[in-house]
Amino acid sequence: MSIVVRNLVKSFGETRAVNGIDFEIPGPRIVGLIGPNGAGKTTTLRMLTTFLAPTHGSVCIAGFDTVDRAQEARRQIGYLPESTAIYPDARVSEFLAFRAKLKNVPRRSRGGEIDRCLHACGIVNLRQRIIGRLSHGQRRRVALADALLSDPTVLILDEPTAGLDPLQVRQFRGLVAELAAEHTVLLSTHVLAEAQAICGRVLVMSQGRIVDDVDLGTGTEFHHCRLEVSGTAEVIRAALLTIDSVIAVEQSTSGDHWQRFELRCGKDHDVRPRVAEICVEQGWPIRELSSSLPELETRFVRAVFSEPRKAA
Ligand SMILES: Nc1ncnc2c1ncn2[C@@H]1O[C@H](COP(=O)(O)OP(=O)(O)OP(=O)(O)O)[C@@H](O)[C@H]1O
Repeated sequence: MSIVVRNLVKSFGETRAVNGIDFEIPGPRIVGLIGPNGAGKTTTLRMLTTFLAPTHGSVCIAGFDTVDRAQEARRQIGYLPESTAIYPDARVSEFLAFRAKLKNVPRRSRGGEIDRCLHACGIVNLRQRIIGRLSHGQRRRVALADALLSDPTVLILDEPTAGLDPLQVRQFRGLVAELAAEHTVLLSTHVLAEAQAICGRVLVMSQGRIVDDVDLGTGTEFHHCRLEVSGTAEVIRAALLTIDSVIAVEQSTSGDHWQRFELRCGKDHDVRPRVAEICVEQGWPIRELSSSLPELETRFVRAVFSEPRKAA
């Protein structure tokens, strides 16, 4: 088992940042931790990486308790914090050599290990560059190379793509997906599309608790479609349900005369042409008809907003 978390609690004075969470991650795959601001994601990751001691409960990383066997646990973890303070005046190679030494990579294998991590992160060409003169995206890759030193079992990435441009985001996601072949990756993100794109499973946090645990599998079990249309909700719903491959129709919001529907359809069935046909036949104006990623979004909104709000 790569990560086992049991009844984990962290209090800061009166604030219960993490309020009794449990989960297990058995082996290599990407698991996302999502939740609104202040949900407790960073605090959870900081406990997992041994930077914070739990108030109650326990974390085991690759079989090592993060309190009783903190050093061994730490060796199994590569951590990419949300903001990385890496030495701006150092060259990439100097920085990684320093970090490898701190991580007790034996002197004779240090060069090879640094090469491996530079290669894995696609930054062999940056080896002699001064860190302070790199772009934000390049610096994130250097920080990821640091996290990979000494080949940890578990990679913990806090908002790994924050501040990257769209191209860098794509490249970084690709890189993380490759790393997940051999590492257990737990990453926090605010971006649902990111979780949907690369995670096999997503833990939804709200107010210090895990309020949903979504197995996205291959993400291809269902096809989803979003429709915003004007007309009588019940009539539209009934018409949509007559389409063969439509499994479920959910009315997610309705404002003025516009009705919004999420359709869940059988795998490989794009129902948009048939939906458009029906709307045209019935004379229902369409404002949106798109292929969507609602499963996670709908579950996220439902899980987070069905939580009772704390009194202010
Ligand atoms: N060192 C600290 N001292 C006091 N309160 C803290 C501390 N660290 C976090 N908190 C509080 O714990 C709660 C959870 O914070 P945390 O940073 O874990 O949330 P988050 O989900 O990572 O949020 P964000 O998405 O905004 O980064 C917040 O209410 C925060 O104010």
